[in-house]
Amino acid sequence: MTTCAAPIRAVIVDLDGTMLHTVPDFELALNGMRAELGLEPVTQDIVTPLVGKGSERLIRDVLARDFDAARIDAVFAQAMASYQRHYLAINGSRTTLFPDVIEGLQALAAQGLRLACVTNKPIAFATPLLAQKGLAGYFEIVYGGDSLARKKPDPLPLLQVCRDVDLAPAQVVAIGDSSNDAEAARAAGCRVLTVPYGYNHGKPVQDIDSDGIVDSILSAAAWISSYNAECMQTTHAQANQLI
Ligand SMILES: O=C(O)COP(=O)(O)O
Ligand SMILES: [Mg+2]
Repeated sequence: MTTCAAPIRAVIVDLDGTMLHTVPDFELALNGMRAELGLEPVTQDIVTPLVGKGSERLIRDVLARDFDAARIDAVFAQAMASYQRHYLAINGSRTTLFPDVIEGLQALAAQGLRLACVTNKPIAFATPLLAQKGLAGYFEIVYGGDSLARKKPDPLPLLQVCRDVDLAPAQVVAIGDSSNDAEAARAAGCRVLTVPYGYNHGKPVQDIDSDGIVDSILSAAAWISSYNAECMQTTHAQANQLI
């Protein structure tokens, strides 16, 4: 357990690869776009490591399998419009919840923690998806990849949440599946926990600079509970030394 800096009071939860297994939706929407461009479909194995850095990057990466940079620039606007149309049409239809997500969010809320969702997914995709999967009610704040001037791994969205809830970054923990989430959290000065079942750009989660790997959001809730209990003990011990 990481030494306590300050009790955790708020949690920022990532969406794709952390709460929801969205790769099947990405596959469907990207292949709809590729078909319109006359390209062969790609498989989920190809799509999975490309998820997590927002739509622009995803489209460029998936087109880079067939097109050079100049060709990608030439078709980009058409590709993006096509992808968005396909994604909005199928959003959530093949997406599933990872185990213990609802139980984990309930456990976090039961600890009195304030909850925000920060995703690189465009907000027009994220909002209906959270509602459709029964997750929207848990979050008082939701930021998508296009909600603010910069997205993860930039710390800006996490720092904005800290300001929104009026807490210091050390009182906030981010839970995510990728180095993108951890880099943003470290740069913001937040704690960070990593779930091992997500996407992480095809790299091992053990390589992520994180305060801990937790099996699920429910395990993250247990981690925060012990962290805060240890924090209370340290504060009491320090207070007793002063007496
Ligand atoms: O890149 C995306 O579309 C989503 O990524 P995230 O929810 O893991 O931030
Ligand atoms: Mg993610």
